[in-house]
Amino acid sequence: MKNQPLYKRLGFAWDGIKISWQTEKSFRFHVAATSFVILLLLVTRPAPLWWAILLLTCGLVLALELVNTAVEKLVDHLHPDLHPAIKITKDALAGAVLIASLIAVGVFAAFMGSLVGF
Ligand SMILES: Nc1ncnc2c1ncn2[C@@H]1O[C@H](COP(=O)(O)OP(=O)(O)OP(=O)(O)O)[C@@H](O)[C@H]1O
Repeated sequence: MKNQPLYKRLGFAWDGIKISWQTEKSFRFHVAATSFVILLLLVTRPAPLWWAILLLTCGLVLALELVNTAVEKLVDHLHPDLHPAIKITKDALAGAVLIASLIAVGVFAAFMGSLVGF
């Protein structure tokens, strides 16, 4: 399965995004939030730096959601029973998504502030 053509690797990546969308409510929420931010960027047309910062922060949240899905699926498959190490793994992943989300909310608040001249 190594060194597949680019179009196949893109298909695998798309499959990963699709499975997260289908199984993770939190991922769907963050996709909706990102879509809203992109819409707002298109409407308000701010300086390019705002596009970069907002897209980077939203992208970070979505990427961490995908990592979260990947590790959760793997550990649940390898060890379906309860285990303290799995608790730490899942809680740490949830913490990573939470930190990235809080940063995204902070950046969004700063952007809204800049729109009203704050
Ligand atoms: N196998 C396990 N062993 C120990 N604790 C677990 C295990 N599975 C889940 N937990 C605990 O329950 C919490 C919720 O687990 P769950 O698998 O529902 O993930 P989640 O955080 O709801 O993820 P998501 O909402 O992203 O699907 C985890 O954060 C962890 O504290």
